[in-house]
Amino acid sequence: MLERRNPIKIGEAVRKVMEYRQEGKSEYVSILESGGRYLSEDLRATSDVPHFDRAPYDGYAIRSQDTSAASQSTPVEFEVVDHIGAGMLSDKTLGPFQAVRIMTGAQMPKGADSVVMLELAGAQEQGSKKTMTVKKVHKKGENVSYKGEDAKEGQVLVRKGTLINPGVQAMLATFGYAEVPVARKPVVGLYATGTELLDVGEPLQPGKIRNSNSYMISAQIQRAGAEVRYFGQLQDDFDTCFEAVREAVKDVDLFITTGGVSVGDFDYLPQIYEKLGAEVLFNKVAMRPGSVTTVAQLDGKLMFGLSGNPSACYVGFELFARPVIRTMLFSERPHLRKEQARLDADFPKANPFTRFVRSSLSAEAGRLVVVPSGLDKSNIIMSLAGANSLMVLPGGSRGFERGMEVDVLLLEDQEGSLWPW
Ligand SMILES: Nc1nc2c(c(=O)[nH]1)N[C@H]1C(S)=C(S)[C@@H](COP(=O)(O)OP(=O)(O)OC[C@H]3O[C@@H](n4cnc5c(N)ncnc54)[C@H](O)[C@@H]3O)O[C@H]1N2
Ligand code: MOO
Ligand SMILES: [Mg+2]
Repeated sequence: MLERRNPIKIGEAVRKVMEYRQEGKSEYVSILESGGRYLSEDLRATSDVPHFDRAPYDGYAIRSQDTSAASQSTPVEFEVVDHIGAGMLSDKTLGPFQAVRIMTGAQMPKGADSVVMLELAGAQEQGSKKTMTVKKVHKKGENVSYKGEDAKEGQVLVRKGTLINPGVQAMLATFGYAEVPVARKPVVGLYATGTELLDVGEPLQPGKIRNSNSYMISAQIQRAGAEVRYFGQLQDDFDTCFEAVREAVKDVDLFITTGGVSVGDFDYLPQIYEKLGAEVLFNKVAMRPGSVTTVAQLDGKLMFGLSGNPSACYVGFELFARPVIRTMLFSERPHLRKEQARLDADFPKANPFTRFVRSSLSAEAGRLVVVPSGLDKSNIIMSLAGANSLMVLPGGSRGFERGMEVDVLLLEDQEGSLWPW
């Protein structure tokens, strides 16, 4: 007899999955390889930056008090007692009306508290005696880049779970992190199921289609920050699928299949979970697309049975697998970031289930505006390419109209949400 499935609420489904989330593990990689990885520890300043007072301009280091009488008509003369560039130190301590010619980045000499820019100093040379004149009052601290002005030792600068971008790399180098603590990438196993599937290099045949989900989910896994272990595609044959899944699941942190989770005669995932002794957390969610999304756990390891329908598969991954991956990457906000936007098209199709519409979100005159990125059916592929967000349209008997405020989940954002529902 055909099994009846009871749809559960989306929030409830996410909560059940997150009960089996695993903690992230840390590893060290060289700074050169750390770009695009996630920090596994808070990044603290290991020193003040800069760690000495320095000149921010090419000029002359002076004692500001010596310029108190300076003006256009009464230039003040200084004796130039030393000359240093960045990386050089002066052993002089400035006395009254003494200056050190100093270049950008060089440490301020003792006694100096201000820098006169080269353009504002008149330089003279008489034999071995060098002097310069100043026609403007300089305040204490004027043109000095102070110790600790950029960062103070011990300060937390970037939280764990942050994506390492070029700016974070600059920080890491500044603080001496030749080796960087990053989250180990969770390994996500992937099988596609379906006798109809051709691989990407194969010519079309009657009744068969190219396997697009494997490449789509692989890219989603990588976008989420994890590593894919792609096992290939399987024919809809119970024994073959069972053996393949049983073996594959052992070697990975999370396991994903696409296809074969519904109630069809060749949908074998439900029986595979049963024979493996896996606990099915849910097999129907009150959402469209992706209502057949099934998640099971085997000895605490999550198995995601994503739909074969491309858009359903895509949405199922983003809602349920992504937050588990992001948690393992030390994120405290592992869910898709939620924002509000103005709907810029009519969406008359009503549905009892909450709908996640693949959408294109943009900013117009300082406001977020969202439109569907193509046809909205779960077997549609073309709407996926232009989707940078999922519009969340709550279930009900009425459609939605242009101008309404709607929630959107951002697909390409790093900030995330604590909880999107
Ligand atoms: N009687 C019912 N039929 C269906 C129900 C239902 O509740 N009762 N649910 C429908 C919904 S909703 C969805 S979604 C699909 C889910 O099907 P499965 O997850 O079991 O997936 P398959 O049957 O294997 O394939 C569905 C569809 O997707 C194509 N597909 C599969 N794999 C790939 C791939 N790797 N790349 C591209 N396309 C793929 C496949 O050819 C089918 O067209 O079930 C409905 N039916
Ligand atoms: O899982 Mo199906 O895509 O709900 O439409
Ligand atoms: Mg099916």
